[in-house]
Amino acid sequence: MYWEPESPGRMSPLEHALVSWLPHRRWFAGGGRDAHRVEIVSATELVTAGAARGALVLVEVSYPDGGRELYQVPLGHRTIQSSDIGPAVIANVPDGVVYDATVDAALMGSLLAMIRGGARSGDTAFTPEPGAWPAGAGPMPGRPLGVEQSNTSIVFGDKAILKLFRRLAPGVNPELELHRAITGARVPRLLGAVEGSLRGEPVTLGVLHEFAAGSSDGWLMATEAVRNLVSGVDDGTDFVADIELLGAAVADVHVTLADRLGTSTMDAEVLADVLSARLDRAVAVAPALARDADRIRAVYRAPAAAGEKIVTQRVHGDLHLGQVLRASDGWLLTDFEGEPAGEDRMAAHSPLRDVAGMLRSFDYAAGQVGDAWSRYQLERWLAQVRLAFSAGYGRESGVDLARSRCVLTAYELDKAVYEVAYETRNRPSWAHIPLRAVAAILGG
Ligand SMILES: Nc1ncnc2c1ncn2[C@@H]1O[C@H](COP(=O)(O)OP(=O)(O)O)[C@@H](O)[C@H]1O
Ligand SMILES: O=P(O)(O)O[C@H]1O[C@H](CO)[C@@H](O[C@H]2O[C@H](CO)[C@@H](O)[C@H](O)[C@H]2O)[C@H](O)[C@H]1O
Repeated sequence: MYWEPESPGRMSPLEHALVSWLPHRRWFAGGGRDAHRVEIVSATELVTAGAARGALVLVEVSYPDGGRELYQVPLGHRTIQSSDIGPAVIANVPDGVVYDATVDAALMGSLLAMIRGGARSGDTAFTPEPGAWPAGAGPMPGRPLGVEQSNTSIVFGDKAILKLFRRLAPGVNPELELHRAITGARVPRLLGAVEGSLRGEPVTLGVLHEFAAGSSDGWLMATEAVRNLVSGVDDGTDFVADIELLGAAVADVHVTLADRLGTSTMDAEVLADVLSARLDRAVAVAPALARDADRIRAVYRAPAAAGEKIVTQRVHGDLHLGQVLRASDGWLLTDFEGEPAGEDRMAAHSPLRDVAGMLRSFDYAAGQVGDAWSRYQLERWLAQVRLAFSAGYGRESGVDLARSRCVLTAYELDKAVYEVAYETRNRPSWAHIPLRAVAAILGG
């Protein structure tokens, strides 16, 4: 088949086609660089579905500056092109087309069946979680979720959602590792996984979760609450009550992570160094931060100066309102991969890092609105939201966030600095939101 790896050397026509196709994908990281070479390094065949053949294909992308990245590109092949795969076609080949298989409902159904059945193909294991799938459940076609994502998620009926990781890093993805550890906490139930191996190292290709049907995502809820507040539709108190429950859900996940994976301590000097190194990376992307760098570092050093001991554990690492779902029976936390760039993804941190992420997210939701009267109203609302979140967090964990002000502020500032770099790279017209937060923290 066209996706079989060949000995490295000249690129095949399919590899050439991937060089042009990859940079236009939302999930392609690349850092603004164009791929100059693509090499197919492995291909795991899927069970054939109807007229199509498919495979989970791993490719190595090389850049002119010598950088390399690994990606997963599930591919399908059909002899006849049909309308459902039109925009997903990657290459015309002598006997048909090769396309992005994530749009192929039947091939995705066959991938699900392989997970449910515990299939194995070469080095790739398709693993159901024990007890997750009753025997005899019928076939289920899958459709892409269709939202802007760093990865690609496929939904099966209203039952399951499979996240296929796009950019791959060696090792077990924290999304899988942490979900396996915290079954029962406020996270969607884990139903299975696809795990491969690459050059002798494990690599997680996909995770399958229970689909939270009818849930809404926290970002949509918060931005709607902000709109309703400023247009006078309501006073925002219902949302504030919901945020108390969100605080409790985040605390529940933290307590479970600490119970199951343990805690440790970190010297506050080390925290200052870790955050300063992140600042250096952010300044390289967003030079506007440079003029405040000394004052920012002073905030990072404040916990050490105050003699704080920092308790660390595994945390979410990139918690924001877009990562939480309000389901009928409460909030669920999703996407435990950490920050997209993968910086210190595996490191333990204070759980205050996640708290800070969420507090920053409330500020982002309020930051959508600009005029002076609305800002006044929103500042008051933000104070209530922060208080409600802290109350819920404290109720569930016993941690009084008011006593951790100094460390929490350092993490909030770190998150705002990260966001300035993130927005500069991805959405420059949003950069004013975190820049205003940096100024407010430094001035406050
Ligand atoms: N278990 C689930 N049930 C319903 N929707 C989900 C579930 N898990 C994730 N989602 C939705 O899928 C989308 C992408 O998920 P996410 O884990 O953030 O992917 P990515 O890593 O690509 O950013 C989000 O909009 C999220 O709300
Ligand atoms: O969801 P991802 O893991 O891809 O997270 C990245 O993208 C987020 C934006 O989608 C970014 O979040 C920032 O913008 C959000 C609003 O769109 C806001 O709620 C967050 O508070 C803010 O940090 C996240 O930082 C980035 O890692």
